[in-house]
Amino acid sequence: MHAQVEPLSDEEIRDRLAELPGWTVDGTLLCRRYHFRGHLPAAVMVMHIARIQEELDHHADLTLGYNRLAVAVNTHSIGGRITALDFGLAHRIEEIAAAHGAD
Ligand SMILES: C[C@H](O)[C@H](O)[C@H]1CNC2=NC(N)=NC(=O)C2=N1
Repeated sequence: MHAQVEPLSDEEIRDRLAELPGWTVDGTLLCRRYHFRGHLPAAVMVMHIARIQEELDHHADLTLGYNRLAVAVNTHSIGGRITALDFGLAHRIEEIAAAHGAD
């Protein structure tokens, strides 16, 4: 279980988004869509993200489509708000994206 985390303010979210090109806020979710040259690379990236999520004990909704993957995350434990945990996961996903050919 994580220590209690606080929701980020709108200003904090805006500042942190500036450091994460491609990511947006849709309602209460921090989101990004990735595109791939094939379906299997997208599926492999899902597995890699799953491993990171288990390491962090923080889990996004991952929607695998045809050559695309949508990531959407917020923090359930405080009622579905965006926190530093969500940005932490987003940065970890960004670190691996290029190696999967995601753009
Ligand atoms: C017990 C465990 O720490 C919690 O259930 C974790 C698991 N993964 C999680 N993922 C997300 N996105 N939000 C959470 O609050 C959350 N809580």
